[in-house]
Amino acid sequence: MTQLLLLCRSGYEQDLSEELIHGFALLNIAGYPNFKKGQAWLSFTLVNQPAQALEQKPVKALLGSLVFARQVWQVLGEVSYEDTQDRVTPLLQAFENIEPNVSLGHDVLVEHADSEQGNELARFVKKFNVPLRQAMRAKGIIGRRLKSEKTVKQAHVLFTRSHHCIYGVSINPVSAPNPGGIIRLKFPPNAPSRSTLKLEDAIKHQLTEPERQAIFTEGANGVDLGACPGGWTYQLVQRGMHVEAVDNGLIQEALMNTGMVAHYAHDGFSYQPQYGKVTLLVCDMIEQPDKVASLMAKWLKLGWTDHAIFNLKLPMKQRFDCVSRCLDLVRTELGKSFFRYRMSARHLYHDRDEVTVVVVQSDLI
Ligand SMILES: C[S@@+](CC[C@H](N)C(=O)[O-])C[C@H]1O[C@@H](n2cnc3c(N)ncnc32)[C@H](O)[C@@H]1O
Repeated sequence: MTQLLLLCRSGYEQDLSEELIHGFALLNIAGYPNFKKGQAWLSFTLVNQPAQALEQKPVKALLGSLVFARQVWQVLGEVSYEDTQDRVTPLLQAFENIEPNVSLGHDVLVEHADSEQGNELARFVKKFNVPLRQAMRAKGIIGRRLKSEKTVKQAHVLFTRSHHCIYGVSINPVSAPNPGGIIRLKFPPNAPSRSTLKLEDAIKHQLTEPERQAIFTEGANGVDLGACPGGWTYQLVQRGMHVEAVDNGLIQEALMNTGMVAHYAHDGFSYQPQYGKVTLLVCDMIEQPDKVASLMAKWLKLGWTDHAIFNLKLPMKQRFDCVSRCLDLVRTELGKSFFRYRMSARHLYHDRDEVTVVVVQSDLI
């Protein structure tokens, strides 16, 4: 039996479970989750599957495209401490006893869940990583990483409580190299709203470098639907875009003073781009997700935009169903077009009850 460990936003364990059950069922793999609501992590057992199943391309593709997971790795075991004076030795023993054919790579990452209980362990976890890494290196359990190596294969340890941890190994290349799969961003001091971090997160982590270079070129333009007070527009302006900012509210004065923004107090559902088309459409309107998804598909299909980044605000219940329905809607609509595209949807660290979707026209990259 093979087991996965996944981290997510607290309260989203059920949504991630449904996503996993559904995704693995399509691959004819049965599995079941185990979690407590709010703990921000879950384990998922693949029934009658050897660990080699995790090397299969469709399995990696599924794990790499999960919307609600921030982190995923393979579980090798767990340690319960009677004595918390020395937490290193029992872990060394555990890692020394794993199957000889499992390579732990070059590093070890100690993590905690992003829950109230998990965050209480944050300071300890950060401190503990260094002595554990040193001890594992000294014992030859993990090797030294050569500068030329790009691999992110590493050992993982998740402390669930101060006296209990789960340990395992990353699945290349889907496991996040950073703790908890979280990438913290610094709030830009003059940005108009904290929402700005959602788009920065998406631009930095859902777009590839070639995609960023192709989208944010000199003279590129964008439309921001539901723009006020301007956090998303700010991100586009920072990258040299001229922006049509659409919203009935007010855009931050400093942003207007850049001369890069034209404000249109208009309904986002009936707005059309001023000059026929733009490079990038972004949308953060608090509106029904199905309506937003079909609006995005319409802009892409009509050629009003080359690419789109948008948020889908999630309902209280059946959030996985909602996301699946919206993504299917976009796929169906774009399936009627002639261009190739790449779509990714993520529940980013800076997202709350919403997911961020990126649609990039591959032919233009
Ligand atoms: C979450 S806020 C956007 C925050 C913005 N992205 C930022 O970073 O500052 C949602 C905005 O959507 C706007 N909105 C909602 N429905 C809209 C619609 N149908 N047309 C235009 N704007 C709309 C609201 O007025 C509100 O300002």
